[in-house]
Amino acid sequence: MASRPEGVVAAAGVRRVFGGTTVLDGVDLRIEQGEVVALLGASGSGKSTLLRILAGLDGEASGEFTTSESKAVVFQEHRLLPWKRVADNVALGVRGRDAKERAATVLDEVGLADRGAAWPSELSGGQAQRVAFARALIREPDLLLLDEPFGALDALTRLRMQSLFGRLRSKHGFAALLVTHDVDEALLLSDRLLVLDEGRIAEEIKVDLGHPRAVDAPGFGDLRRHLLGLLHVPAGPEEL
Ligand SMILES: Nc1ncnc2c1ncn2[C@@H]1O[C@H](COP(=O)(O)OP(=O)(O)OP(=O)(O)O)[C@@H](O)[C@H]1O
Repeated sequence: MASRPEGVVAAAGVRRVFGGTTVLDGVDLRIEQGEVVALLGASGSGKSTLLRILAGLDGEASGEFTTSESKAVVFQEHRLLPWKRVADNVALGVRGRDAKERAATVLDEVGLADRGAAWPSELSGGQAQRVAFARALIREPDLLLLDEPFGALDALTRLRMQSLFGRLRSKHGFAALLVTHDVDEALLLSDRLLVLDEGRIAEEIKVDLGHPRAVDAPGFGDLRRHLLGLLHVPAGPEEL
């Protein structure tokens, strides 16, 4: 096993082949306690595949990897059970007499203190995603594995959720692997950024911009241009 003294993820030489096609071809990755790492890469580069492997949802990968036992996953879709009320979705599988109280606390933290009795179908997309975060946080995980968690939201809701993520992070101190297509989101939320290409981590960039940060922080634009270049995306309309 890859050694993981104090880190929450240690992976070395992770490989995954689907029907003769090599999607991951020797991924090395380490995430420290409390560190937020964004994973970028072209569509089909294997980001979700890597996240699923680390989440323990894919038993077919080879290589060495170990993660903290205390982890939770949030996907692009909320995956709430439609027949359970919001608070019961959050408390699902949590044992102990204080489960209800803890569900109320985390719902309050995500700004939904008054929606515990609602059904998932009564929530907006953004609210449902807030519940998905509450459900992840109720167990106080060391590690969040996030697969485009804001990807299905409209632009304004997305900005609000990014800011909520920052607040939750300062309060709970979790580490996270954040799969995203959004370069600004990666730069706003992460301490370090990885670019997956041809089955490997092709680039690693430290994001030394401080917290909280905004898109007009000094240095943001330079990093953004650098990253768009790596991803072969034009930085603006003049380059199209
Ligand atoms: N269960 C599967 N069976 C066969 N091929 C798969 C399976 N899961 C993923 N793949 C293939 O692996 C490659 C990587 O997929 P993956 O979803 O990990 O990419 P991604 O970088 O997350 O893409 P996107 O950004 O579009 O979500 C794709 O070519 C995909 O078709």
